[in-house]
Amino acid sequence: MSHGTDPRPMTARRSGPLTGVAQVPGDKSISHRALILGALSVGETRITGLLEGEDVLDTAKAMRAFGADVQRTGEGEWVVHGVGVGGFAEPEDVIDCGNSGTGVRLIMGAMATTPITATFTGDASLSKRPMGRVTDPLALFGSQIVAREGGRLPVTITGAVDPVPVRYKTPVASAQIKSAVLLAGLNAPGETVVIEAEPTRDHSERMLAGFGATIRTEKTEEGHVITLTGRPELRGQPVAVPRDPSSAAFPVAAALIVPGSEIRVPGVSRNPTRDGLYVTLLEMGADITFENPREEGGEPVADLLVRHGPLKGVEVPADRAASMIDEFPILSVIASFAEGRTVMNGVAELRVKESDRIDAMARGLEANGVTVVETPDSMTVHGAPRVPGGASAVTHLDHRIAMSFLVLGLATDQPVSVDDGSPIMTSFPDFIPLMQGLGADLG
Ligand SMILES: O=C(O)C1=C[C@@H](OP(=O)(O)O)[C@@H](O)[C@H](O)C1
Ligand SMILES: C=C(OP(=O)(O)O)C(=O)O
Repeated sequence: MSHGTDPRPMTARRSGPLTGVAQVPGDKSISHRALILGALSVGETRITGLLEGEDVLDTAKAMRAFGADVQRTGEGEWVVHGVGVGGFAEPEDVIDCGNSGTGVRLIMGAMATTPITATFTGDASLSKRPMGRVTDPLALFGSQIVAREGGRLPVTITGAVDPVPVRYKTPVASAQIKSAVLLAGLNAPGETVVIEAEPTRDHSERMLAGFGATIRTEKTEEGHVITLTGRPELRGQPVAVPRDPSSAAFPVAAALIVPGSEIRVPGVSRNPTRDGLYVTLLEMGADITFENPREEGGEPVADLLVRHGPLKGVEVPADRAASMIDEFPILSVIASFAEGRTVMNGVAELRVKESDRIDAMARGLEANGVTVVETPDSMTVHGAPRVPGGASAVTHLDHRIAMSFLVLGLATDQPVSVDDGSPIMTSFPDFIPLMQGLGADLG
């Protein structure tokens, strides 16, 4: 789905203490993968807690276009009857993945070793993002790819007739590249190997194993080596999607910066490959307790209790970046209220997300009275007890930029606006009512 044609300006104002329970939505990464693996399986995949944001709904639509039966049976409850590995049908129309990098890159991988042709497109944001990082390794399987200059969308892929397995070392830390190669490897005979220097989110590996694939991860001197045996029969599974730590970050941040706040955020995934923000916040002195740790749907989860309190700036090491890659915009907001400077290292990947997130955060924070210093791959925020606010931020079709500046405005002296809040629907459709329910003055 596309945004930008009907922008929705929004404003956040300084709020009283936030209190209550924030039931954040299902994990976006796991939701995409549940639909895609359900579609590549035989039998029934019953999903509960699916994120019904636009990114994931676009993936559901795409899975139908490739021949899977995908039905919504209740709130967050979906049933998929798949076509099996190698069973994708050729879609009759262009596949529009809207704003979703995960959707388009994983689906390209999932079809690249089946002899059908599909054309992928997306909105103005997605059409600027690099796809060569995925289409280059997919070509190694024997698929044929035509893209716009710079490897941009629209991209047309004709899947390999006789796919060969691939051994691929990812040039940047990216779970999307890793997952695209693994999904392509499903329909290649023999072992497909992905090597990553730094571990990235491991939802694909966990879920592939859960659906019956043979997959192993070893730590060697080359890095994390993931080996998948091709041509498994994937069998449909029940999938209970845990709540998204990347979405939880927004109410958590709001509670940390609005004086007097105390909130609970139940059932949030604590997968160590997604945990970097929470590790960082504890280092900053944040008052967060992880209660009732348990396992749900193959993922570690806990209930978060978050209280406002003093925070101090920290240096975030580059090797933590992958485990919190989507949380740097909101960390930069939290850092604006911390004592001293917060340095975020190794974050060049932020420049190729839904927007150039370093640039978007630096410009918007500066406009609201925060000092930010950027380099090509780092961002430093100078915190202060009071942040003036009073300006509008440009969101560039980026949900995380929109939500970050709306959280900022809950604790600034003057209101903070965003030019367009509509992209929030891609990942956190209930963001505004959920935040209002905690006592936040925004909308
Ligand atoms: O695999 C995934 O589900 C995701 C991987 C990350 O992207 P990269 O692989 O580009 O780092 C992340 O930014 C995105 O929101 C979700
Ligand atoms: C980068 C993100 O998503 P995607 O790459 O799927 O568009 C995100 O949700 O922050």
